[in-house]
Amino acid sequence: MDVEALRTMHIDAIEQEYGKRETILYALGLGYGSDPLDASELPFVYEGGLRSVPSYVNLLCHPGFWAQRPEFGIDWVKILHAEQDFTIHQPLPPTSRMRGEYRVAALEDKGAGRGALLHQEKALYDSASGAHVATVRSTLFLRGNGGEGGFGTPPAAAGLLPDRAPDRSVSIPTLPRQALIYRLSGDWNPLHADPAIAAKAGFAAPILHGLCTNGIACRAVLASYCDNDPARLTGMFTRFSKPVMPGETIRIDFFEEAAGLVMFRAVVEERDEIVLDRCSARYA
Ligand SMILES: CCCCCCC[C@@H](O)CC(=O)SCCNC(=O)CCNC(=O)[C@H](O)C(C)(C)COP(=O)(O)OP(=O)(O)OC[C@H]1O[C@@H](n2cnc3c(N)ncnc32)[C@H](O)[C@@H]1OP(=O)(O)O
Repeated sequence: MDVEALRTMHIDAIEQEYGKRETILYALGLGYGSDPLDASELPFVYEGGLRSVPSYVNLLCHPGFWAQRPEFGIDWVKILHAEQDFTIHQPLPPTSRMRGEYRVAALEDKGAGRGALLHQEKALYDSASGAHVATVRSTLFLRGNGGEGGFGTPPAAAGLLPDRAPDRSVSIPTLPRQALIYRLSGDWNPLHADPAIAAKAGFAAPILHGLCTNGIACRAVLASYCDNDPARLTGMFTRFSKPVMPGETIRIDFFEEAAGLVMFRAVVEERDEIVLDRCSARYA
């Protein structure tokens, strides 16, 4: 891996316009609309009073799967999404044009054979007003690298969940084709679609995007703590601890820690395995 190329990497600001089609497609990728009689979530998939799921900031103005580019020497097939954090400064409009300023913030070397963590940051601005809409931090686990050095200061590790029964749980099923719908919103990594690439990465089948699970968690937070009003969600952190397979049911366990702060984990019900851990959401 060329650590110096990563440290000095520059990506020009990215402009992205999105309309009702993109906003609705993203929500469909998270499974919204699965109950035609449930009017509470309809505004996320219907143009009458359309609302944006706040976690869409994760995808907007993203430079794409650049880690595949050969000049960085990253073993890209082995990349897994490790953490995702977003802070909303202004509610995300259901249609708009955004500008994203993106940088690689740090490379955390775990040692030869143990991998490396690549920390990225994106600032999202409304193109017309210049208002700062969101700050997004994203960490990739480079399983096929490590022992080659690092740079920058990684973010502090997230705290453990309380050791007690959850205050509330919500189960959300996914479809076997969930990843194939979700990828249309912008993450074209073949790991989530092509069985041959999934096998090279060590999986029996294509796995679900981390950011799809993240968006499903966001959906559960909105329904459980924000009355499905996206303007009330101010931030969310997730750590991806195990892969999710499309078609599995994700149960989100919530721990109410303080006014406006809920911690949570996600468990795949079929395997009773924790797939998101040490997570938190902030809301007003
Ligand atoms: C829009 C365009 C977007 C572009 C993005 C493109 C990428 C996406 O397409 C890719 C995906 O979505 S992949 C799907 C989602 N992610 C996953 O499924 C990963 C799930 N996690 C794992 O499998 C393991 O945690 C695993 C494998 C990550 C680590 O497990 P282990 O190897 O067993 O690690 P372990 O021995 O437990 O710990 C080693 C050190 O690493 C730290 N660590 C572990 N998991 C971490 C995580 N998830 N985040 C941050 N740090 C983590 C441990 O703390 C430990 O550190 P230390 O040695 O310092 O104590």
